[in-house]
Amino acid sequence: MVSSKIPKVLSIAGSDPSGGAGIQGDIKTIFAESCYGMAAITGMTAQNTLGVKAVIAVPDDFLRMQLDAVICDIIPDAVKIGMISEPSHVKIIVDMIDKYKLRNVITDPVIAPTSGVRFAHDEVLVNMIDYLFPASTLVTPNIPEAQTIVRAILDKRSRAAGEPVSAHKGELPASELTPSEMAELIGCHCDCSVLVKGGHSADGEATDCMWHKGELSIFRGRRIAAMSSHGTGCALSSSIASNLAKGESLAAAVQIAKAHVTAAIAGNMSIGSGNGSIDHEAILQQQRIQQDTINILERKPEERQK
Ligand SMILES: Nc1ncnc2c1ncn2[C@@H]1O[C@H](COP(=O)(O)OP(=O)(O)OP(=O)(O)O)[C@@H](O)[C@H]1O
Ligand SMILES: Cc1ncc(CO)c(N)n1
Repeated sequence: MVSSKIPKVLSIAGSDPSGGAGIQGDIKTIFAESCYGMAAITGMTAQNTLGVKAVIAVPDDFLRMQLDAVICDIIPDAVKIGMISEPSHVKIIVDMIDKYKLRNVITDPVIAPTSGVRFAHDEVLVNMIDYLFPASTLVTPNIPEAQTIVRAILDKRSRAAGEPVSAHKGELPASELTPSEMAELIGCHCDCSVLVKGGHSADGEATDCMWHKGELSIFRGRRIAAMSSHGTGCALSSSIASNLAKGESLAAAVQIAKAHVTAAIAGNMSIGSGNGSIDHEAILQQQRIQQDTINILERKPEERQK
């Protein structure tokens, strides 16, 4: 048997039956990035383009069995972690990262959708901050998620110092910390790299800020006025994981992923009656153009005309 060299990417996430986000969106993205996609399901949602109606988690033992079954047979080159709705699932996933020494772990901390039922409650968030983020290569919150994470970290520090926990639970006013400051605060607290995504920013841009090894990088992007942006975060984290699996550096993987997701948003597919899925096919096209360009550049000059 010949072992395939194709980069392998495992998504540990929830199911989105409408196909734009969750494991369905991840698998489409990983395929479009020319990688081999695998999925272990943490739970199921009942959702569509209008919102999330219900969330149900798989039993602990079954999550453990899925992960053991797939990883002991096919070691992933990168892992994307999405929806986690049970605190115990965080520890199971972290145990697996340790047990199999998993590399290139991208955690997208999906906490609440724009509309509908929450994915993760406070205890899940606390476990992610304490155990999962420190075990991750990169954590990719959007702005409201970063605000919730910062609030939880500051509350924990207040409690540890014996000070009263701030009166307002939930999200900080957006004006209190910039995305760069939030990336640095979370990164320093959890000893991991953090990309705060700008899809929800109030300005006219879609700029993402990354804290990595003590330095800030800015990934600028123009905001596209698209009707369909369901699954942007899932696609970005899966695309970063795929590009790390292909051997790119973290900064290059984020840069490529952002360009691919921008193309997928610009695809402006009209699916469903609400906020429809991005166009994963556009990622495939971008990826092919990029590969063709690399192939041409790698040819000897005299062969390039052919
Ligand atoms: N309208 C837009 N135009 C251009 N880029 C966008 C737009 N919306 C989001 N992005 C980009 O898409 C990526 C995902 O960011 P976003 O903040 O939307 O994540 P998210 O809220 O986690 O996504 P999801 O909708 O899957 O929950 C980021 O790189 C962000 O800059
Ligand atoms: C299952 C699932 N994961 C993540 C998201 C975030 O887009 C979603 N809508 N559904």
